[in-house]
Amino acid sequence: FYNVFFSPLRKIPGPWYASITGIPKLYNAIIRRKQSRWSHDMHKKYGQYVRVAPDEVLIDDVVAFREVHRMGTHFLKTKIYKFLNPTPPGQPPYGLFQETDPVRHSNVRRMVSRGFSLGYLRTNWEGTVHERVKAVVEGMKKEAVSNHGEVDIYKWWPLMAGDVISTLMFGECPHAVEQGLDDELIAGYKLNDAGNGFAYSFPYIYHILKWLPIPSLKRAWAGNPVLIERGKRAVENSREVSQKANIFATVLAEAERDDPTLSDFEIALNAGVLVFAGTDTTATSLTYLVWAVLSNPSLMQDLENEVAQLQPPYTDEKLESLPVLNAVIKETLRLYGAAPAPLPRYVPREGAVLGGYYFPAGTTVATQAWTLHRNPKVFENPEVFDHKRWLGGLASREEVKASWAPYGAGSRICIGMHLADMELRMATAAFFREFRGAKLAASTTPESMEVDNTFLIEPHGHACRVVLPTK
Ligand code: HEM
Repeated sequence: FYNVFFSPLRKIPGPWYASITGIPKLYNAIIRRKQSRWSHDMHKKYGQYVRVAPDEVLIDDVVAFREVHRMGTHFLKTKIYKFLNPTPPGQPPYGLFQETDPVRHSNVRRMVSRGFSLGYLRTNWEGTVHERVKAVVEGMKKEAVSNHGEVDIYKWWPLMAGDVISTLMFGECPHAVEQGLDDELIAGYKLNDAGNGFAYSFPYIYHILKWLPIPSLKRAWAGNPVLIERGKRAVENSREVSQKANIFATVLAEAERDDPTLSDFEIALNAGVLVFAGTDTTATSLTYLVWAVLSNPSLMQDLENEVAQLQPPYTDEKLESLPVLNAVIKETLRLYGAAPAPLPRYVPREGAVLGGYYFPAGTTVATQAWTLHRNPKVFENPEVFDHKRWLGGLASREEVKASWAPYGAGSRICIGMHLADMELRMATAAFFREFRGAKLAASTTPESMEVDNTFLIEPHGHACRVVLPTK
């Protein structure tokens, strides 16, 4: 009754049901897996501010976006993040991505970010990225020879990205490129996601069911013990000064001078969380990049010519100077950044005024990169993949900088963005050097590549087959 007639949010446009229920929003996000597209359509229909649930508003306003996501913001991640943790539903400690408390978050972030600066990555891990990119190209080549040239790049890129981030986290490479993914770990992720997602969506039912002695339910709500167990290798290798030293060795060495430090459990937990955050993200954007380039023959030729000029061994720094390569990456992140969905935040205790509307404390507000990146006033013909838009001075225009958010923004911006960029540069260069004249397979169509998403995007057809030259 309050939500329909008295809430200050009643003044915000939106579908008629929004003051009563958020079920249509959940249906479009979770069942139809069209979260970003649906939210974007809501903006087209109702404007920059749209109420989509009794206590939730979508925002397409760059001023509000910058306010909500600035450094030191009081708009904190909502509790849904805690349910994406590999511990039992809602149970601390939380990983870097999931922590909602700003003080605890910034303590861990300060330590871990030492391992993710571009300079540090280039000095210590560029060789690993090079080597894994080489391995994945070899793997694709071999499969192409035995399969009439056809390979599924959507299957291959996660193997590479998973090997890279696991090596950084654990100090050891799992060699997924050579051996395939760790099925036990994937099953662990899925069960944890399903169990915690259910607990979040139906808390009352969860609090009753969790007391029942049903082994399958107990397993679903046990967090992700496989991941925590694997994470222990990260703890062991963080004590190593030898070849097996990982990013946490740096973090801990530095942390000894500061206080506080990371507990063993937090290292194991964060190692797992970062592997999870750093695998499908980079891999999916890379998949869309290759698809977009192969869909455009003249772009493909320009890119192939540019990377063919490279003299091996070339560095990541050298790749950063290639205009077409970097324009293609920018355009991919604009349209196919892996995490373009609404990022939910709570309005702080003091309430807030955004876009002239008053928001009471506790309202969920969410901005999404999908919509910020498709603003026709900032990006002409926004739905068209046109790398040339980046070849002039577009990236330095103020309105572009303000709307640019493939990696989020402010204090919760992606910690792995330099690593992701490096992998995108190296993998793209290697692919288009090795596989000149690659084509899309007949099964790869605009329909099969249509973007589905709840949080991370994926192609509707769960595959992206290409035909590689085999001579
Ligand atoms: C193209 C690749 C990637 C994209 C598009 C991407 C995107 C994002 C976005 C949008 C966020 C903000 C989420 C939010 O505010 O709710 C984020 C956070 C995060 N990302 Fe990435 N990411 C990518 C690659 C990676 C990699 C390689 C790693 C591994 C290190 C990583 C680790 C994280 C972590 C740990 C956070 C949480 C940071 C914090 O809250 O302090 N991501 N990412």
